[in-house]
Amino acid sequence: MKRALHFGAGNIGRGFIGWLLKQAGFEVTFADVVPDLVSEIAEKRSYRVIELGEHKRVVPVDGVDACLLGTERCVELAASSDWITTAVGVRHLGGVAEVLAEGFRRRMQARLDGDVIVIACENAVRATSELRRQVYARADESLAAFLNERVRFLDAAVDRIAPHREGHAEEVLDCVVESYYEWVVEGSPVPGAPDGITWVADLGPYLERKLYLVNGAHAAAAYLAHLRGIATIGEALADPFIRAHVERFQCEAAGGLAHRHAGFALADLAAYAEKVRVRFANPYVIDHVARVGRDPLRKLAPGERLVGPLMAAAAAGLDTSAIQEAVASALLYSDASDAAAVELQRRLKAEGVEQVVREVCGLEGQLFEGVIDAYRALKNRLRESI
Ligand SMILES: NC(=O)C1=CN([C@@H]2O[C@H](COP(=O)(O)OP(=O)(O)OC[C@H]3O[C@@H](n4cnc5c(N)ncnc54)[C@H](O)[C@@H]3O)[C@@H](O)[C@H]2O)C=CC1
Ligand SMILES: O=P(O)(O)OC[C@H]1O[C@](O)(CO)[C@@H](O)[C@@H]1O
Repeated sequence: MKRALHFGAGNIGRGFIGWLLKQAGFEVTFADVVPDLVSEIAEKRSYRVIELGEHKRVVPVDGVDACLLGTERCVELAASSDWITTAVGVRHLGGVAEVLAEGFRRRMQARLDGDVIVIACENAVRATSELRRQVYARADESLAAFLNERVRFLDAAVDRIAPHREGHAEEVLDCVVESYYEWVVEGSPVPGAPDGITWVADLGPYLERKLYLVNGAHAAAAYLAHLRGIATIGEALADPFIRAHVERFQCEAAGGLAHRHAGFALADLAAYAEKVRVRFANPYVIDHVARVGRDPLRKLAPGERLVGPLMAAAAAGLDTSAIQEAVASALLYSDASDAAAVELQRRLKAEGVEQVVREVCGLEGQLFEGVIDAYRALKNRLRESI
């Protein structure tokens, strides 16, 4: 039986990637850094995926196992697995790379047969390439030669909303997900891969479509909702002002995408965007603004879900006012329990908005001016309560 090691036994790990790998007949082990989570999975050996759509579906996932990151067992599994996947959050890929470098060294020394597939399933642009870079940085010449020959690092885009568990989860390991999912991987199809994967020659357009029209629009909804004192995405989409803002954001972003990628027709992107809004408004899903808005410093970075579409729409010569407002509202996001949001507000206070927009978002010129104006206007409206 083919073996898969998945790093990150969280919502996406259990509720999406681990589940699909299991369905494809893999022997699946999760590696995680939380001892209680690892013990729970190792003891129960199974969990349930609760899919929320028009018809709620409860899918049991049986016969899984778990280990702690960095343990001997984890390294051995890294050496012997056919597929290695991650959903840990992009900033945690270093810890994964450490284990993979050691695991692949052992695989090389043991002369094990077969190629290895590595896919980082993170919300980031080409996260597998980043993981690859970090593994190679730990490899000597002979290991690098082995990696070149035997390990395929494949970039991917993953899309499945895994919201808050409240109201649906009954057991500790239950994971709650929307019924929709999309897993797009760059490369030629790998025999024995999960059925749910879409293989593409160039991931770039798909990655941007998802990052801009799903994650960007989601972030735009969350940040404006936060300013209006709204706690969930469902409530945000029910607010006509926020819904219109999200639609404008998607419209500008779609224009940028269509201009950049000849394969995308504007009408198709509009249909995709509308489907995304329906997913956001799924009445069975309770998704908190704090989850969607988490880590605003990462989300404000160049190429990310806000500044990425801003640049694309601007390059197409389009109106970018909704995206500028979304960037401005992200700058105003505060949450005492979110370290990145606290750091963002600290920097705004200490350095001023101009420096933050220059350094965090990498903006200059007209777009820089536009975001600063939008930020000041939003702040004034906040004083009058928007
Ligand atoms: N929740 C969602 O709707 C979606 C999330 N994503 C992406 O998937 C990734 C994971 O997100 P979630 O599953 O929502 O987060 P989560 O917080 O539920 O799960 C992440 C898991 O990774 C573990 N972890 C952290 N560092 C680790 C390491 N070095 N090695 C092994 N495990 C480690 C954590 O303990 C946690 O169990 C993120 O990059 C996110 O952007 C992508 C698509 C959908
Ligand atoms: O997981 P991140 O990068 O913090 O961003 C949250 C986004 O990711 C998702 O959870 C999945 O794409 C969306 O629901 C949301 O827009």
